Amino acid sequence: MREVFDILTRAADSVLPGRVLVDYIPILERLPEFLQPWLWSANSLRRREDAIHAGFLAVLKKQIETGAESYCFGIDVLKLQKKKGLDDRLTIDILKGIIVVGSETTSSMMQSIIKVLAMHPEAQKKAQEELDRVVGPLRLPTWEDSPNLPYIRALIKELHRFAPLLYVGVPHASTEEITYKGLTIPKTILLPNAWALSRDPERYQDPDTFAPERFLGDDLDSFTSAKQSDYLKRDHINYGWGRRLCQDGFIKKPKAFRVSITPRSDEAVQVLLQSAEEAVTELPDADTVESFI
Ligand code: HEM
Repeated sequence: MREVFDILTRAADSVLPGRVLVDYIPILERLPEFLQPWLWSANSLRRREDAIHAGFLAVLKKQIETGAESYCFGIDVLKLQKKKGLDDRLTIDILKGIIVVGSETTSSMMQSIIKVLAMHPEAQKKAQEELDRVVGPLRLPTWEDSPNLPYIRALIKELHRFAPLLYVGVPHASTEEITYKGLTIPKTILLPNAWALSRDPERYQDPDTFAPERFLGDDLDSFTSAKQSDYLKRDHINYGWGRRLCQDGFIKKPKAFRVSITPRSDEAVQVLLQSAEEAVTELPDADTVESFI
């Protein structure tokens, strides 16, 4: 997994604005390959990635042959490969694409929720109360609980708005010059300012305040909301725009899963234990609660 995440971090870095010169000066792609360093690094990442995922796929195929497989989305993709006659390369691209776009994003948002809730204990308390009331301490929440968890749903929407994944979204490109509402957009690369849109006072009252309540009563699921053509009607813009919109909404929702958090050093453990001792809280004893996510 270390190798997967090393590749992923390097690949994600190239999405940041200004990192790959040829995205901004397309004529550079006419240079001989040996003068295009972005090509060397992209090719090297691709080779490393292909090797790893071909290995995963081989193990999965072997497990399927012997009936030892447990459920994973790779099985669905292999069925799709057979049905649609996809070659191995495209199959691997689909599998690795899902891992690349689905893992760093989700873990990053999970880190954000921990930070944001630590900064807003009143919101954490409300969320905890709702979970205790609706789900109770003896089981994990399921998707069927979702309609009965309006505060948690609102809190998730507000997290996406308040702490967007990227300050400047994934670059897009206009394929031709257009005029929209009197403004001319040339044929060029477009860098959406996710931070400004998330803090737009015309769309959100008091935008710098973390207020899950602003989304109470907004019952559109995230994917339906993301597909609204008028951005003012969307809950947030953290799933991107247009044809390259995040595809997470198409994917069958997973069961709730446990999260383990490993403090980075013994000193960090001591700081956590000390803060827990000093914390004044009315939350239930952690040992009696199966999981909080
Ligand atoms: C909270 C978690 C996530 C966030 C905030 C997020 C956000 C995004 C964003 C901003 C984009 C770029 C959209 C654009 O170009 O405008 C994207 C693309 C994408 N996401 Fe997600 N994502 C998340 C989780 C996932 C998961 C779990 C999956 C699948 C398992 C997924 C699948 C995809 C795919 C396939 C694309 C590429 C779409 C394309 O380029 O055609 N995402 N996501």
